[in-house]
Amino acid sequence: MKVGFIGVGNMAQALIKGLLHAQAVSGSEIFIHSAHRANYEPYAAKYDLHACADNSEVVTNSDYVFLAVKPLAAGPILAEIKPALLQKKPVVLSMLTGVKLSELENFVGESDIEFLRIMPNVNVAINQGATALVGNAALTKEHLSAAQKLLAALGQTTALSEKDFSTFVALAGSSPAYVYFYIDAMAKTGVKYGLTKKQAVQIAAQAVLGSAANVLASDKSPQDLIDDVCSPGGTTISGLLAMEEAGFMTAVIKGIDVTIAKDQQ
Ligand SMILES: NC(=O)C1=CN([C@@H]2O[C@H](COP(=O)(O)OP(=O)(O)OC[C@H]3O[C@@H](n4cnc5c(N)ncnc54)[C@H](O)[C@@H]3O)[C@@H](O)[C@H]2O)C=CC1
Ligand SMILES: O=C(O)[C@@H]1CCC=N1
Repeated sequence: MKVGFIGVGNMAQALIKGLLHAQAVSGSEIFIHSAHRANYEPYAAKYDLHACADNSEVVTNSDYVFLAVKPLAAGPILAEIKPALLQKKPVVLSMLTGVKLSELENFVGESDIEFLRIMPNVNVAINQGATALVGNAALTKEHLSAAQKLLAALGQTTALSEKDFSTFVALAGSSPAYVYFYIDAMAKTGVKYGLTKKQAVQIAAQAVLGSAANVLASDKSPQDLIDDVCSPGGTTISGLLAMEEAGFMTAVIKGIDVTIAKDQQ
């Protein structure tokens, strides 16, 4: 399977790393182009990928093309690659926040281009990602299944209605940053009490990793799991109530609300 990337920034590099690690595709099957030759050419050389001279060359060589640029670049780039798209007819996987399938179709102006809207997160780099997907009417079952298999090599996949994409952006696309924020806040506090930053980050990250695994493995709700940790009259309930007094839940909900609203702007 030949896979292309238009844009080779943080998200594309996370996807490429995960795909290579899972051996879902080899370097010789990946074609890339982005805005800065000085960046993408050494990157391609490092991982044995094909560095293409322009975006159309990516399309011409690929069966599945990831659109991995900023959302505002979608229109001009789809206009630029339209002739190559109409000739080669690859499946286009768009990870652009806030850009609907109907908008992608309108940018090209042809209804038979197969689009798959996806929302991955950076954890695909270690094959622990969460990726939502929804296809347009033109996308064949066979191509949807092949794309889903490719994305499944990168972690969990979820078929999702487009109306829920903004919520998924907040809970999975953006949330790694929020979780890192929480880990960093815990680690800073560890440093305040004398741990080195390295020790504190490792302790906090392992606690988050184990807790997330416990949530996924358990039949209990997160609230029931909280109760299991809070010994009567103990340390945890005191800390928990102090966090709540400082507005922990309100802060999280506000952050998620604003993320969703931004995606819908
Ligand atoms: N960073 C993340 O965790 C996630 C990002 N996304 C989406 O992925 C997309 C890319 O995001 P990032 O990788 O974070 O951005 P980035 O800024 O790191 O990468 C953007 C890439 O696009 C390239 N580019 C700009 N103009 C171009 C053009 N005309 N032709 C070809 N390449 C061009 C840039 O050179 C750069 O390589 C965005 O639409 C974002 O919403 C989705 C989920 C998670
Ligand atoms: O911040 C952003 O807009 C992108 C989308 C999800 C994660 N990063």
